[in-house]
Amino acid sequence: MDDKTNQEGAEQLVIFEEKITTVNGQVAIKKYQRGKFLGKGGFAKCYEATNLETKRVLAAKIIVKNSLTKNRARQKLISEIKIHKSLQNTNIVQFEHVFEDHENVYILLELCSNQTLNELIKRRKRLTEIEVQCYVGQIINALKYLHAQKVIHRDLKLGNLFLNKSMELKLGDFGLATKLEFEGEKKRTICGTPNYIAPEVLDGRVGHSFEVDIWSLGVIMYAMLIGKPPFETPDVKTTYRKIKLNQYSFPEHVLISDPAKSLITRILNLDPTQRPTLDEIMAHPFMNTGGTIPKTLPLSTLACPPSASYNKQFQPSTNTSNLKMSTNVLPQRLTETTPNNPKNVQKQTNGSSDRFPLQKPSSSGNIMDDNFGSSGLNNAQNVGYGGTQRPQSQKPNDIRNSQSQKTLSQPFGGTGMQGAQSVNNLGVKQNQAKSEVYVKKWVDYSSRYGLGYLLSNGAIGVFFNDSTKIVLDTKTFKFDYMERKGQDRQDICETYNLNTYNLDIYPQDLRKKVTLLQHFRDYLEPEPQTAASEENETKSLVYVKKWMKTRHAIMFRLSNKIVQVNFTDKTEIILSSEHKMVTYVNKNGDRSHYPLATALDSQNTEMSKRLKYTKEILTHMLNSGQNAGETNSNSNNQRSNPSWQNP
Ligand SMILES: Nc1ncnc2c1ncn2[C@@H]1O[C@H](COP(=O)(O)OP(=O)(O)OP(=O)(O)O)[C@@H](O)[C@H]1O
Repeated sequence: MDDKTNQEGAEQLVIFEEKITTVNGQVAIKKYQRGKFLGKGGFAKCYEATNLETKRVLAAKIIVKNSLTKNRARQKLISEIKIHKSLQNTNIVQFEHVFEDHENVYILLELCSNQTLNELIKRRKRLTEIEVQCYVGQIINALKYLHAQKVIHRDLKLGNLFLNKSMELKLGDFGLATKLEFEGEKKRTICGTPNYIAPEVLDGRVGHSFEVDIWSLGVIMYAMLIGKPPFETPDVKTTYRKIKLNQYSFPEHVLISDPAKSLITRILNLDPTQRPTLDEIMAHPFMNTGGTIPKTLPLSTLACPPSASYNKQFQPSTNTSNLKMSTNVLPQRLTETTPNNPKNVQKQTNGSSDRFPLQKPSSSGNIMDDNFGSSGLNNAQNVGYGGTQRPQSQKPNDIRNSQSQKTLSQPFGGTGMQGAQSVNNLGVKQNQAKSEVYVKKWVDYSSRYGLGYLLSNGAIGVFFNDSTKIVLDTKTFKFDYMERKGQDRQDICETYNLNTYNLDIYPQDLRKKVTLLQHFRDYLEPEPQTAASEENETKSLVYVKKWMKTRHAIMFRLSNKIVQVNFTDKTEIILSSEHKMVTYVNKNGDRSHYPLATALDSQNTEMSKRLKYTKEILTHMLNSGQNAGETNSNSNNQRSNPSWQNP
């Protein structure tokens, strides 16, 4: 390196050269002018460097060869170069070139002139949620690519997340990265940066894999929102102890949203197999907001938070046609910072995951034939998920949810006397039937825990395999827990406030159930609820008292005396014994309301067939000595029940 200094010793002009010997023995020289000092790492000093021929400005990481005397240090650098060189992704610092002279090794990289998220957090203290969503989205993009290449970064931290001049996030520093040689390989080297290191790395016996990057992402998220990493202490040993015990908390003085806390808590799980996958993180309500996420942030955010008017453009639209789609078509949109570009909408599909819950919705194969009762019924295995699920070919507007459901205006099948009944009275009943709470979405995870469901009023509930029930009001964050007690085995209800971060306040047997409730909630993704009214505060919550499944349908009995049957072809029957009304939802999601007395004889053969089937199930239950809708809800029993025939 040709280092010319002036009399004061200040750097004036430093040129470094790459000598390239061509095949015919000629030597070509590429010259770079060293520029601004960018920073210093364990081995390297980093400067801006201008290619004097092309005038392109890059970052040059310069490593003095004398610092590489130990074989281990040399091997580490070789591995870093080998891995980094092989990568190419928008959110990864681009490796440009490497060469050496007698003194140094020069690694030329894409220049990231806006420093790292470490400097940003130091300057700003902490970031707003929209900024965190934007950065997390980009980190996940980098990690998805990296993990697909079988590379684990192993040193994810704020200081390795760079920002280029356009504010794009770039993951850098592959000094600790490793490439897996075979599927399922576990690494045992203890490495990483203390605050960000995953517990399984510290416990070197078990080995570690891709999940260590997910853990570090959780630490990064926390640090961005709170201003410091969750396990930070003045000494490393204490930090390690806290990591191993998963000892951290959310300080009360920093306001962060419930979804943000929930996602961090899910990620910072000591058990790597229980951490969400990258796809699951993207599908989590914190990332899947129903609104849009900026693709990059304005330069002004280097100094101060984005303005309220800036944030507003990314908030969920109140237009019902923009409401959330079904869970397998995520409405996750990454938008350019110039948000007047509604075309830039990117739909992402939920990656297949074998994590929680195991049973994913299926968009085909469970639609019954038009000819109800024909062979199509045998494809009904996936009835465990329903409610809002629609075939993928349908437009989002066709996806049924409470806002978009259509009510037909010719609901009364009968004529004559029934038709002449007091129309007002029917109208009132119809309205009452319309406002009844029903099951909107569910997931059958009874192979392990129970049935989770989302009600039309936004509440989330779980019917556990031990027949206890829990239901959470997502407006007030109060939940009811029902246990059968006493000789008459009646449900006894206790009401609690939801506190995810201190489960110790609950009785022992409730702790795991509260955690499971959160998992079901994350999965079922209720719409954000408006502030609680006093009425909601005091009323006991509607919940699923019983449920059962046949090959053709799933049936719920709710505490508001509703019996709901959802058929595998997406039709639904909702019986309200209180209002003596039947609601029928056809395959297109159209809802019609009928007085119970006339519904069975209705001209609507599709409906009356299904109603008869519903009656048969209820009769069967009564004949077998059980009350309507009070069959044992254990799914194994249901599956082994051979008596259910096609209606
Ligand atoms: N592509 C880049 N663009 C701009 N600045 C960079 C770039 N890469 C590195 N730097 C700066 O150089 C500093 C040192 O780089 P780096 O951390 O990669 O070196 P290192 O010796 O590998 O460090 P570590 O000890 O963390 O492994 C960084 O902290 C950052 O300030």
